[in-house]
Amino acid sequence: MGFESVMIRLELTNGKVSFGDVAQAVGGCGGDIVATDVIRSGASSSVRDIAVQLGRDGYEEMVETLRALEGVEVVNVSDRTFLAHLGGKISIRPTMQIRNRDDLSRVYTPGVARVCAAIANDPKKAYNLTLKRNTVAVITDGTAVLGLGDIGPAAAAPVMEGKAMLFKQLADVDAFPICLDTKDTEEIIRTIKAISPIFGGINLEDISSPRCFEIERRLQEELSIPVFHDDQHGTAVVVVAGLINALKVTGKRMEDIRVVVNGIGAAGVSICRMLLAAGVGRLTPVDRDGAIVRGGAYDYPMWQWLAEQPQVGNRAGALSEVIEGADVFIGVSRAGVLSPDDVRRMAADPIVFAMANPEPEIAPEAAIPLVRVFATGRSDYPNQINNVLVFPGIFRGALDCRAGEINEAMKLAAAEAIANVVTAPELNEQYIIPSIFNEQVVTRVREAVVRAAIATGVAKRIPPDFREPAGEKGGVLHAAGLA
Ligand SMILES: NC(=O)C1=CN([C@@H]2O[C@H](COP(=O)(O)OP(=O)(O)OC[C@H]3O[C@@H](n4cnc5c(N)ncnc54)[C@H](O)[C@@H]3O)[C@@H](O)[C@H]2O)C=CC1
Ligand SMILES: CC(=O)C(=O)O
Ligand SMILES: [Mg+2]
Repeated sequence: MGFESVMIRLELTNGKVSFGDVAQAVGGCGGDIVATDVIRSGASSSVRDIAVQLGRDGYEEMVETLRALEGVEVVNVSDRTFLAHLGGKISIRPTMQIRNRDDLSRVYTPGVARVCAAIANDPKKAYNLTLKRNTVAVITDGTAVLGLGDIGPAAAAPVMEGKAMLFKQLADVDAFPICLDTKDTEEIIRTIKAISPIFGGINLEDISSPRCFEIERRLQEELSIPVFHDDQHGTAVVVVAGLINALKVTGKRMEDIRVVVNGIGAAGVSICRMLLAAGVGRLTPVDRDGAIVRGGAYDYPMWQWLAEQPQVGNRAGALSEVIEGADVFIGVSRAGVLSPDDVRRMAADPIVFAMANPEPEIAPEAAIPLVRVFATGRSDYPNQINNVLVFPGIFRGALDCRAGEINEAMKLAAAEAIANVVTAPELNEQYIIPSIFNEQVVTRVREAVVRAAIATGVAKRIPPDFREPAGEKGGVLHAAGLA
């Protein structure tokens, strides 16, 4: 499904195998040798690196073919993705050099003591005198990492580092990955509270449901900085943005459509809530035991809440049954659970957002010929619906206006801002959602979020570009009593 590029180090026994044999074997597996380097050339053997490009996933078969050649030893295989992770993906740098004792006495003791005392006297000064104002913790317990599941805190780190990279590159937010070695709800809450003083915001990530709901709720109640579980709300925001534009393409209206959401975990619950807030007329939430129905009794409070909503249908059944006649499928569950036959039985002009990572609910090649609009969470197909469109801008805005929380109005404003980046002449089936490299995304999300925070009274600071000229009345600041 993808495109892989690998570096392979081979030891070739002289007289038994030639480089031509190697090239032929690679070509036979569909690979191209795009570069080669002789590392060592000896009397009995030589060591070479070959860089191979493969027009598909799965270089393992090619490596096995090389291993089976007589006289070939595969010393090492490193794909470019692994190379990109060597030593981690972020580091911390000082904002100034310490060049002499004078500098030293200012940034460290004795000078630093006066700064500490100033913060002790007025804790708000931490925002000006430490990294707090621009720093977010990206925190996981490693229990719902992408669609890989409970792989533990150490294995979750590459995703958290990736998010930290995106925060910095896209929104100039300093983010630090924190992987907790506990799954205990109370211990997670206690730990996050204890480390929170240095951070301006908390991005919870890849914490499985239902624990994630309680963890987020309690932290929101007990901390005065924004706490945002990205898998819930970032995902819901980007889904609503994508749906607004997909409906423009198909000419359907929110109130008329029936949406099937498959996977009622962290992402699914929040998507359902936001779809209802956005005016979706009929909703069919589905988890592994089938549809959640109106009037049903469920153990999870969030599922029970859904069962009490008038827009939720009362038709029970497995996904393959309830998908019949649906206008929209939104998958935040796991790979391969939606079949082409399921898609064929949807209503006319079906919209399918198959968002499980790293593999979607249905392969793009199978779905695209059958649907009007198709999107995945991946970057290698058109219409990438991924929360990376949301979290950088939403935190940039929240930090800039020092919002105490990220509320519903801020999320809805972010969704509308993302949808509006795609202009009417640009909008089509292949382009319902802007690319993460579209520079307008973070700017427009930030602006929408700051405005919504001011209007709803959660902003504790007005960023300079939102300050109105003296004497001007009737603006958003006056309306919010902040001017
Ligand atoms: N594209 C994007 O931006 C995002 C994608 N995701 C993806 O969504 C998926 C779920 O993520 P989370 O909600 O964080 O995990 P989660 O673990 O909180 O929820 C997953 C839910 O899917 C359900 N499920 C499992 N197999 C199912 C099946 N065959 N049919 C229906 N439901 C099934 C589980 O019971 C659970 O309720 C993952 O693959 C993740 O990568 C999550 C967040 C953002
Ligand atoms: C994108 C993301 O947050 C996830 O798949 O978990
Ligand atoms: Mg995630």
